[in-house]
Amino acid sequence: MRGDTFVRAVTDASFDLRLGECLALVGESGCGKSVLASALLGLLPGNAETAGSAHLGDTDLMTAGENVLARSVRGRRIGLVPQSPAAHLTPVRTVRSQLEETVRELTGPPRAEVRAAAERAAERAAFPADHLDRHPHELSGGLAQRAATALALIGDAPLLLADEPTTGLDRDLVERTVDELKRHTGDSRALLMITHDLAAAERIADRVAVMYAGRIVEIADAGDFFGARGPRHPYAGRLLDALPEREFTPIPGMPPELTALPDGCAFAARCTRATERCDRLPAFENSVACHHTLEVQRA
Ligand SMILES: Nc1ncnc2c1ncn2[C@@H]1O[C@H](COP(=O)(O)OP(=O)(O)OP(=O)(O)O)[C@@H](O)[C@H]1O
Ligand code: NI
Repeated sequence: MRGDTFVRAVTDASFDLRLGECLALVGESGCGKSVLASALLGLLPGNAETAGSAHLGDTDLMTAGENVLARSVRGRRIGLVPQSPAAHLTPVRTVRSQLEETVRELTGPPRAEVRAAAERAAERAAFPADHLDRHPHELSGGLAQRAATALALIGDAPLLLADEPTTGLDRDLVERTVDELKRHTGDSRALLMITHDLAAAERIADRVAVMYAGRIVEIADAGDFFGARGPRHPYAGRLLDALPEREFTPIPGMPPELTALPDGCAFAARCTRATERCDRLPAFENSVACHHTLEVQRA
């Protein structure tokens, strides 16, 4: 997508998401998580190419026109917590006025109720009431994050797409924020949470999707993934082992450049289980793409 170089940022990603469900999408920086989110929202740069389908109810997001996406999808049917909230807030207007405008646009309540609805959204995202009259540049990263979360909650969209919603937050606020996202999801909405924070994923996710070098390599039930059964893809296993509260062993090596992906398994070069079979790309079968999945540790 950049200049003359073709970057295969996301390949063959396939997953579903049910109402009432939270799917956490995890993986190292640069693996394609945000590109996937942008593709769903029609927010990729103009020179990007996409193929495939993404059904939200009876709308195919991949073929829907920009007017449909702008008018009825973004904000209304998909609420977005963007990865760089500061860039999405309007610099010249206070947080209150942006919240109120979004309330008016998306929910159209009687004029007298707009202010209270904006304050309620702020409160749900733990955005302090005494900062509502500030401008974005007067906010810390964590506060801008919370303002963006408040904006995303307003439309009551059936799908919430949260791209790193806890960046810059202390642990207790991380927990409060993800708990609120989960509560908001309830039985009638779905949440796709992109995160580096596996502890936050463990806290609220029903399922986990692990991405590596542009591909989803494993989708697992969160209880299995974080519990006794453990991940099945060696990369996912190493991600968990890298956590401070587990082995704290970093994954050696670096992910491959997306402009120079190998023909076979992209993780093979870093994988202790790799054999010559890994020169062939493993198919995504039974929710995992690996020729040598980790043994199930529990009978
Ligand atoms: N506009 C763009 N033009 C060219 N390449 C891009 C563009 N946007 C993203 N990429 C490339 O696509 C790849 C995936 O990027 P993406 O932002 O989706 O990663 P990510 O998994 O969200 O990482 P992070 O965890 O750091 O947010 C990266 O290699 C990036 O360089
Ligand atoms: Ni990202």
